[in-house]
Amino acid sequence: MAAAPKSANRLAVPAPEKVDIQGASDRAEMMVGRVCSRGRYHRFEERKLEQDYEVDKNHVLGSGANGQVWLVRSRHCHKKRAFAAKTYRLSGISELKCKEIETEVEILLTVDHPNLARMVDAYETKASLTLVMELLEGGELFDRILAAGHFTERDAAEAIWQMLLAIRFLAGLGIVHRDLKLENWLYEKKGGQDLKLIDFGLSKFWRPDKSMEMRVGTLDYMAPEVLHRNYTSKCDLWSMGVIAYTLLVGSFPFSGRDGDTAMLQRIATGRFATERDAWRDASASAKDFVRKLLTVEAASRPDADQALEHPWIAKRESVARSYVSKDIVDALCSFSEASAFRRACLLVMAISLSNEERAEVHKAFLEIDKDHSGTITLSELRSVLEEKFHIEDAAVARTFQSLQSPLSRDEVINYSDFLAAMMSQRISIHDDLLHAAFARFDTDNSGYITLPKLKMLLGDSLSEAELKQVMLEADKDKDGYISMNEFVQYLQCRRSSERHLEAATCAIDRELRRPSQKMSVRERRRSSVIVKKNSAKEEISCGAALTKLAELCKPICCFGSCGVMWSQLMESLK
Ligand SMILES: Nc1ncnc2c1ncn2[C@@H]1O[C@H](COP(=O)(O)OP(=O)(O)OP(=O)(O)O)[C@@H](O)[C@H]1O
Repeated sequence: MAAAPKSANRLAVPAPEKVDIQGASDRAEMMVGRVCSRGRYHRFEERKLEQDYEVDKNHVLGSGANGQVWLVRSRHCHKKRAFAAKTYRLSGISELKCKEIETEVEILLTVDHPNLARMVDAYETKASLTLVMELLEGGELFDRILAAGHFTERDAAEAIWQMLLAIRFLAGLGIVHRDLKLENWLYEKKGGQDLKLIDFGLSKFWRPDKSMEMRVGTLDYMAPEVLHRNYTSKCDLWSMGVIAYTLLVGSFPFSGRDGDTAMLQRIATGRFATERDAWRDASASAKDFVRKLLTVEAASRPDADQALEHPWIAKRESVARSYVSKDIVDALCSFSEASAFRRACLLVMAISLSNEERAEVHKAFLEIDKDHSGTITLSELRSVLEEKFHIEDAAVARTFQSLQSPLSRDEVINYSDFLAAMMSQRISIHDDLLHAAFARFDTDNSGYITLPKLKMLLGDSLSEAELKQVMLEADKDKDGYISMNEFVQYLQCRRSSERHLEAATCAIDRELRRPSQKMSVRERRRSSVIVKKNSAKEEISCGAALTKLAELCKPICCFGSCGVMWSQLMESLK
């Protein structure tokens, strides 16, 4: 690839505005709920970075205009899982810089998509703000293209598809990135293909009725209308055109040896280099895609939806297999049977999932999300569960309802909610996840969860009475505090009780179904109330099923949560 100076020509936001990081996290909370917002945002030294992470100052992952990005290791994981941390100095900086940071925090707290880097924690002190991000170990797209020369069309289309999914999701939230470039797309794993977008420092919440004027971004990727200071979110699609060209050809479309002024003129008129061999060799469909994105007239340029529908992307060669398997569907359905507290805990745990754990299921999420909005609607869920797995509409609706975030403004399932559901069955809950979840509830790091702490995180999803009930059940020694052990026990017991309950339901279903093939409806009805056993054939009747149920229910009853259910069941069977 013809080398272009990395991050050269980057312009910063110029105008000062009032700063309010607290406001940013409050606004994010309105979008994603308390669990996902307060569970990650720690203010004013109540909780310090050093309490949760070991900072490895010898391990610099990269650097940018804001300084270096370090490797840090979680103190809550046995394996000391690694993350990336970037620190902003807050004291003595301009209001303008603060505004940039504030927007970045708000966006990072709000976004939730497989192709966007995830913020795991943020620590605000009077002097600094540190963002802890998932570690993306595969390096920059920039370095990969530099090493490869250029990509095959298939690889380029696959990479562009992932990027467009992220941009489509951002556009749905009214976010324009304004600095899409090869250096801001990182691979999750070395040698892997999954890409994520980082660095929202120049991003903005944008209203379609108000065009933007600040000339920001990086020159090689900058749309003509940005140069003219009158632009919309379509500027991101121009940058995607530059990226697509660069992946296919191995050099930038507008750069040359004749300097920036000549390059700016070429950008303004949309004259990109077409004499390079790799461009000549590209397919007609790939060229059409790039040309459409590099349309000077922004109104005629496709948006992210339209770009995703372009045949070069929509019909790209990809392995035609379905990722939505029976166990994914089972996990989704059983999530609705878990208690509200358990669901909230799973959501908190979802924040700490590793990339490998997410990778298990993220393709299934993207597959259900047919319109590529980055969220799942009821009709999308219905079309998979009803059509492919013949699950009743009422069960689909119940599942959908249980998956929706309590404060979600739109009737959709977010990526984290989906991940939380996967943890009920598909992703195993290990000690590290339990420890990380406990640490998020234990906001002041005292080693205990109290009612006010529960309220702070769950106050919008559980009532006061429900929270008190959680305390009552989890706080075994009744000292008013839930210790780490009690928390783990409570969740593990719940887990096993739910499993037993499910197994019990299945057993009784099975047994009740068996005689139904031979008996009349009347007899069948009777069989459900008369306990009998055909010893000769060892055929288990409903009575045996009840005995089995009693066995299976034993572990539940010992937590006291099943007493009513069991006695009600016995009563109804008398
Ligand atoms: N999550 C991450 N995992 C691994 N490396 C990362 C991560 N985030 C950032 N980096 C590395 O650190 C570099 C700088 O990060 P980033 O772009 O976020 O910082 P910045 O100071 O805001 O940069 P810029 O100059 O683009 O504004 C990246 O180019 C990348 O190499």
